[in-house]
Amino acid sequence: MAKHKHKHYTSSSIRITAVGDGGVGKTFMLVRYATKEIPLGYEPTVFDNHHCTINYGGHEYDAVLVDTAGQEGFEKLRNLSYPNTDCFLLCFAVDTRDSFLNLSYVWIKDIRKVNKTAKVLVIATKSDLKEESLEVGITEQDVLGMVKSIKADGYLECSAVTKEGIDHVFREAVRVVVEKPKRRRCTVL
Ligand SMILES: Nc1nc2c(ncn2[C@@H]2O[C@H](COP(=O)(O)OP(=O)(O)OP(=O)(O)O)[C@@H](O)[C@H]2O)c(=O)[nH]1
Repeated sequence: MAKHKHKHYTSSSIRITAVGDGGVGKTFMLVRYATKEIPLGYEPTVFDNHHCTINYGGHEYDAVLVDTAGQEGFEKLRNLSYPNTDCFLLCFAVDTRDSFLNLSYVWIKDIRKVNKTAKVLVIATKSDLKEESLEVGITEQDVLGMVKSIKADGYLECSAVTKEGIDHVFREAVRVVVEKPKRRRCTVL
């Protein structure tokens, strides 16, 4: 397989893995990016690994998009996906407070047990429902505080329904993997 060479990064493909509570929209986000279609019904299980190329900075990078199942009982399956991941997309839905809280309580710990070095982007999914995030008590200050406390490499919002922000999520995932950070600090995007 052709190798990418970009500044500080050389690899055969970039593995991007979505994690977060069941129902936050991980599968929808991945399917929307990979196929440009909005998936129809609720998909409780996982989307097959999807191989694609992502353009960043004038280079084409091979990437593998990996879905995980957020429900309890799928721990073993999730742990298989974690070790080779280059960038985790830690997803919460803007209309579900528990999914937001669980990024700190559950998901960052879950991935760091297995993978201490991968990049982490916090993704607020279902951004078309953003008005509801205030009703459920998730403020921008809360989100930025959490992003900092879990030492994430960035924060983005997207909607699989409107497609807003979807392409940006995957470009940023490549960027944080291939670009060497100038300083060791959290970047809020
Ligand atoms: N309004 C809105 N609803 C969405 C969006 N993305 C997903 N949904 C809804 O959320 C439901 C769950 O989405 P999934 O993508 O299956 O969630 P998941 O995180 O993969 O769930 P698990 O597979 O259980 O871990 C879908 O059936 C959609 O109805 C979005 O961007 N906006």
